[in-house]
Amino acid sequence: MALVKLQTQHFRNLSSAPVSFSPSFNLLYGENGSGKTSVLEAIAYLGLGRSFRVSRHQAVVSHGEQRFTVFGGLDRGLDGEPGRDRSGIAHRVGIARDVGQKETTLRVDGESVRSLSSLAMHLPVSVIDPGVFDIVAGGPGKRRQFLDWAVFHVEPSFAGIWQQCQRVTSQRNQTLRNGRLDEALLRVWDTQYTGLSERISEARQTTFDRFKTAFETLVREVDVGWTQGLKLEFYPGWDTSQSLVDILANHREQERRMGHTLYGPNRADIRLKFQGRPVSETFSRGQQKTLVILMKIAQGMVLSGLGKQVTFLLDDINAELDVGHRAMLARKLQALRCQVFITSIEHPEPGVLWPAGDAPEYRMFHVEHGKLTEE
Ligand SMILES: Nc1ncnc2c1ncn2[C@@H]1O[C@H](COP(=O)(O)OP(=O)(O)OP(=O)(O)O)[C@@H](O)[C@H]1O
Repeated sequence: MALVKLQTQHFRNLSSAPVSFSPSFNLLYGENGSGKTSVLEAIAYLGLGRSFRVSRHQAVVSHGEQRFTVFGGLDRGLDGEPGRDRSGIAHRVGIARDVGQKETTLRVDGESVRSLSSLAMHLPVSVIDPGVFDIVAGGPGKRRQFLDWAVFHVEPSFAGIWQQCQRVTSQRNQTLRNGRLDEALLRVWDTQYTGLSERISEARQTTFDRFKTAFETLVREVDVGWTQGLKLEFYPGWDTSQSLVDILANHREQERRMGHTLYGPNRADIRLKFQGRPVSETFSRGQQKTLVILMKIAQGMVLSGLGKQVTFLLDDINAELDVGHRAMLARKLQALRCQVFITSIEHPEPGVLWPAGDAPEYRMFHVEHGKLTEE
């Protein structure tokens, strides 16, 4: 499904006028501070339940307001094609946040829903912005987030298991921090914790395998040369040659001293190595960026293989990627029939991204003082 209608209220500097988008490409341009990123952030709220730029909801509510809302209209998706009408709205989704009351309201097709996953499953949103390169350059947390996004869209029940595991981990940590260790209680938490950890790990491994296959196919197609010797490996967060129960039992003292759980899904990672060494140490910045872009496309391939359309938000990538990489990205996303939003300061030149006569359907918008005008 693609986001074909957007309306916001009290969201940063955005005007509350409804806007219609293309289910294919949308090119947004405007001066610094005009509101381009704010549009993408509003879309991110529908697909991720949060901004990709700031962690506090407070930061996106228009100055002087208490509550923002974002409504979206989704079309019928790729199944609606070919020949069938894609213009109609199949689902209506909405999110509102009252920052005074600290209350979030979620709606799908007019009904209130409680869990964010019920909203997010309708619109898989993938962000490529200057911060995305931390997937390779940063710590394991960024890579877990990257993998879990795909796991959730492959297997939506993952969100519930993950939340349960977070709760049990926190209770287990409290027990570890208690002055006198309650071994019997800890064993109860261990049983629950290891069961959930194994389920999380299986789901991650299944999605990772799909991702790796897609990545290898992509790398053969684009033939960037330096990918020979590149190895992607899923690390579940513990040494699987031993059972997690045994590992926990053998590291009681260490975990008690640290006061928290040291083995399990919160330590998982996608290990990226080139000739046996971490790519963050060996690849140039340019190579790291290309790698991240290829990983993002491969994720799109996984979802599109399951008949799901991904909405890609490309914020300010002109500064990060050269023309060749931008064109490669645009052509691959076109081939996957993703929905794409691209922001830029300069007036976009579609001829730079696509060869003459090969451009996808696109709509172009000028953003000024939070208002979008279609050209
Ligand atoms: N909570 C808020 N309420 C109202 N306006 C805000 C709020 N937060 C930020 N703004 C303003 O919204 C405007 C749009 O910001 P945004 O980041 O979307 O611009 P942009 O077009 O992406 O700019 P750039 O090209 O510099 O990245 C800015 O002028 C900013 O100061």
